Amino acid sequence: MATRHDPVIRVTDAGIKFRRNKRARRSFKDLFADSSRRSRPGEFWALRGVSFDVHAGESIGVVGRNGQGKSTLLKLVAEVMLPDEGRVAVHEGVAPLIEITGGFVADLSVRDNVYLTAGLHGMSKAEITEAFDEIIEFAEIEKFVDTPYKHLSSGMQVRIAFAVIARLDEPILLVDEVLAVGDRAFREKCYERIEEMLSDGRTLFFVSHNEKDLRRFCSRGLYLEGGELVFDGDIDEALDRYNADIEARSAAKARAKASRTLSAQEAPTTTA
Ligand SMILES: Nc1ncnc2c1ncn2[C@@H]1O[C@H](COP(=O)(O)OP(=O)(O)OP(=O)(O)O)[C@@H](O)[C@H]1O
Repeated sequence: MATRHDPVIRVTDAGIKFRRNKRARRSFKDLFADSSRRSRPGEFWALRGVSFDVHAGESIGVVGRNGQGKSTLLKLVAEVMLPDEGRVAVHEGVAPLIEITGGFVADLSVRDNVYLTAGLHGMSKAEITEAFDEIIEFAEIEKFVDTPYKHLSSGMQVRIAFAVIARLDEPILLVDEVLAVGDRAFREKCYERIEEMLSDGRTLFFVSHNEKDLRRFCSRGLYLEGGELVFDGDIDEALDRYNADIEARSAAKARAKASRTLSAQEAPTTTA
């Protein structure tokens, strides 16, 4: 039986691979074939050997350069992707603020989309009706309730998507960089809502390149590099490590550039 000391998320030696040349959609045949048959040219591991536990109420920032596997890790936790290796066990419901607008149907009105998305996340019709006005008010799109979703601006699309997901009662909250498109005032409103949810004891996964935001919400940091979890600990230490690595990389690049320039200058000139 689970106790309150058991992790709400346990990721064990998880790996996921993609194909560089094609949108990776794995067929049933792929899923059941052994891994040697599954290896195709152009495939690479976006995440590999990743293990960690998360306990209820932890707030975790996921840190790393572009393309190092942060969003993929959130998709594994949201269980919208399955690992090719290892295991991802999520014992509580998840409210995913990742690619939030993806689940909305372009031709349906805002109203229908609210019912559809909240319904898919387990809210009953009566609950949605009760929350509906507050959702629209939070998103500040009262005049667009019957407008097809596709006719909203991208900022408005994110507003309504956030407003719906933030109403869900799920204990685990995943936030990717979706809020970056919103204007500053709305972003601050979303952040205040996230703080409220955290003070309710929810568990947070937060992906951002903004250090201030990471330090504001998170106490623990997972630092990903080349699809590997290279550091798991205090958020300040994770950010220090990340910044030190970035500085070391740019210093190495500058040295390589200087030595190329020097060898070009030293190369003997040939005459025809
Ligand atoms: N569906 C997919 N098919 C193929 N490759 C993918 C897919 N999703 C992600 N990738 C690749 O996997 C790697 C990790 O991507 P991911 O989006 O997780 O990185 P990230 O750390 O979130 O980057 P960013 O900071 O730029 O958002 C990248 O090389 C990316 O191109």
